Order: sequence, then C-alpha cells, then structure tokens
Amino acid sequence: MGKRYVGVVLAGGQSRRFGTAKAIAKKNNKAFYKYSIDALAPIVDCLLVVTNSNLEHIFDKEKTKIIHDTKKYQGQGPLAGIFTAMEKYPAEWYIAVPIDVPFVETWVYEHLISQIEHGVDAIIPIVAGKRQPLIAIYHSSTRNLIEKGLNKGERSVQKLLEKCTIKYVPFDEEGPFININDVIDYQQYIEG
Ligand SMILES: Nc1nc2c(ncn2[C@@H]2O[C@H](COP(=O)(O)OP(=O)(O)OP(=O)(O)O)[C@@H](O)[C@H]2O)c(=O)[nH]1
Repeated sequence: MGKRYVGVVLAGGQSRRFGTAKAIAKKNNKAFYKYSIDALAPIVDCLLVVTNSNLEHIFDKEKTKIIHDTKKYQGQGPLAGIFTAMEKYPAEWYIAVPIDVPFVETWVYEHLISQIEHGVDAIIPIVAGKRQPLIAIYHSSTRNLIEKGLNKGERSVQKLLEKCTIKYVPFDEEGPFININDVIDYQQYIEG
C-alpha cells in the first residue's frame, strides 16, 4: 500500500510570462520554490518536485525527490505533473503546490486536509470568488480521468473539475494564494 499524502511541487512550467525561471526568483533572499516545499514538508509522507531535465539543476535535493514529467505528457501543464506523481508514487491523496506562490503557508493545507470526506475526488479552495485548483488536493481516484484528458490533449484543470466530485472550501484570506506570473506581479507583491 502506498503512502497517504504525497506532496507535489509543480515545477515544470516555462515561466514565459516571467522571463526567467520563476522557481528561483527570490522573496527575502529565499527562492520561491522553497516556500512551496516548506509549506508541504511538515504534512506529507513524501515530497516530490516534478520538473523536467532542463530545469532540474536549479532545485536543491534536500527534503525532496526530484522527478521528471512522464515522457508522454512532458510539458503538458500542471496536470501532467500531478499525473506523474500519481503514476510513480502510489498514495491516497496528492497535495499540489505551484512554485510561484511564495506567500503560501502550511495552515492552508491543514485546513484542506481537515475537509477530506468519503467520496470526494478533490478539495479546492475558493478565494475571492475564484477557484484555486493548483493549491489543492486530489484523490488518487482522479488519476484515470487526468490520464484520459491528457490523452485527448486536454490540459485544462477546470475541465477535469467538471468531471469530478469536488468539495470547494472558501478562504477569507487571499494572501497565501498570491501568484506571481510576471514581472509586474513581482514588483507589486515582492518589491512593493
Ligand atoms: N510538472 C509540470 N509542472 C508544470 C507544467 N506546466 C506548468 N507547471 C507548473 O504549474 C504551475 C502553474 O503554471 P503557470 O503559472 O502557467 O507557470 P508557467 O507555465 O511556468 O508560466 P507561463 O509560461 O508564463 O505560463 C507552476 O508551478 C508551473 O511550474 C508542466 O508541464 N509540468
């Protein structure tokens, strides 16, 4: 039997809008991806950074296992990263975090985990009226649906959610969900 909680740091994106690898952009002299690792490390049985061969050298192997997207789906978006974790590390729940949310905190995930109930495929935050499906947890029951979608070239997480039983969890605090997509976001939230 696999583990109960596998942490999945989604780290195979191209950072096209940001211009350089977002994972190693810094907040208070600490790389963004380390905030993601530190948020999950206390609550998971195993922590994976899912990336690709071009980016893997930037990650420190301390506390994590660095793996590559399954070849067939490499670079096909965050669902490729979640699927890869499901395929390589059997577990009940997969706890996802992107590498561009340097305000994320462990309590967010503790709250999501506290919402687990039988029959639910994924637990997704709702923040300021928006879904946050990459700071979320996915049951292993979603693996086949993700795979089917990827085989059809569907990368959209929203599309996956339409096919699943989702528990949406409202959060009042927006801070931990701030996501840095481009240099304007960086100036506003990190330097500002
Ligand atoms: N493993 C894996 N992670 C991915 C992939 N695509 C995106 N991600 C990660 O998913 C999260 C959200 O992705 P985006 O915000 O679109 O980041 P991005 O793709 O690097 O940025 P843009 O190139 O500007 O769209 C980030 O943590 C990315 O590193 C992928 O193909 N594989």
